[in-house]
Amino acid sequence: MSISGDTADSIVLEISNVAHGGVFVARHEGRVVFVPDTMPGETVRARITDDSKKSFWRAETLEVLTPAPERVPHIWSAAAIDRAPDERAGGAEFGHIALPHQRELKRHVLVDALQRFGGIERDVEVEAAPGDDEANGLGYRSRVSLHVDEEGRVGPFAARSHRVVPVDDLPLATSAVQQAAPLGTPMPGLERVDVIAPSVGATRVVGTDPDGRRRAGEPLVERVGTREFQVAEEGFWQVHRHAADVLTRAVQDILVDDEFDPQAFNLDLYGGVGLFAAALGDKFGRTTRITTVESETTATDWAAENLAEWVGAQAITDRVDRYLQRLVRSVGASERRRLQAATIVLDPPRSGAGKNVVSALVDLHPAQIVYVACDPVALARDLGSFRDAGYELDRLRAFDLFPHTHHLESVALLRPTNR
Ligand SMILES: C[S@@+](CC[C@H](N)C(=O)[O-])C[C@H]1O[C@@H](n2cnc3c(N)ncnc32)[C@H](O)[C@@H]1O
Repeated sequence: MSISGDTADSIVLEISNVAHGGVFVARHEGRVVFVPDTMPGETVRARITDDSKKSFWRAETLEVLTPAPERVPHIWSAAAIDRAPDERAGGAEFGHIALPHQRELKRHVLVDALQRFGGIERDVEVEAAPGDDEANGLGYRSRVSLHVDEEGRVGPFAARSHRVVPVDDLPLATSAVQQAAPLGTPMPGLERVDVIAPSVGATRVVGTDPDGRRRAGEPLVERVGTREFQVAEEGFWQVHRHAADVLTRAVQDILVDDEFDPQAFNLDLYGGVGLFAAALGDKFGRTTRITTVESETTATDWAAENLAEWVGAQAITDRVDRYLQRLVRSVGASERRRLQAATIVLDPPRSGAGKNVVSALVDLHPAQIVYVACDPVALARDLGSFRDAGYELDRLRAFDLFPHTHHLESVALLRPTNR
């Protein structure tokens, strides 16, 4: 709500809640206002930055008048509240909140999303990745994308903008990424610089020009446990240095072993270079049959290599929705029985799987579905669609694989209600 202290160009707001996306909620004259750089329980002086919508406004925090007990000095001076709002670096929007409380806020966002978008009542603990508590959630990013402005200056974008902010450090990055990042070195002629420290081999610094051209690099090698994966330099790999390991074990542990049939038509959808196909293959043995489906040809090519030891593994380049619709239309009776016995893992991008994919999956009637999600709202919406079609949320875990940001990873097990 607005309280006394408003001036011509600023208002005083009491922050009541956290919203999805790294912003917080206040009310002003009955309207919702989304505000960054604060947290529930605080009173802040803020400036309205967007009043174009009827239902909500956006504001920026100018000053914290009453801090919450969980406020800490920001882990990144480049993003701290003492900088002008448009000079604050983006990418660490929870960095002013004590780490355990960040997880509590993420828990709240997930529980609330499940209830509002999925009609599901479920509590969940947000688990830390190994080593993060000891390091106060710093030094975990094995890859960072920096931007380059027209003057060649390299840095992150300012929060909610496409303006480069020069910075002296990258506290969320691993020490290898920090050492290699060309901070302070002009890079004229480039648009982006990716700094990647794979778990095997040297750190790479890869520039991309404004036409999207970059030099063709050797594939990266990433190790998960004792297994090595090859990944294209520009391809998808989990960001947190322990994320692939944490999610591999989460997928292996969440499914119901007795329901897993190695000979079934098992699927790893949105499979990248085959991380979760390998997780199932490692758990259930060399005879495991599994197909990965992925839209990027290069990723599929590496998936085929990475999964070569399983004779029953196949890597297909296709869009998941098209692939599933084809399966629904055209499989014969014996393949349909193998699909009904299948375990299906899906790990869609931020937008989620969507209604068409959910409905095709339900049509195939698999024994169990493991859903790995990086967006709580998309997950909740898809879980609601699954529930309406006869697949209930069974187990749910959540992981804090992006400390000091609002991001959250979840792993859910779905099982049919009428089996
Ligand atoms: C979140 S990543 C997961 C990759 C892999 N499971 C992993 O953990 O390494 C999502 C993957 O889905 C792919 N993708 C995005 N949209 C897709 C679609 N409609 N059909 C198939 N793959 C898609 C992306 O290229 C990306 O590799």
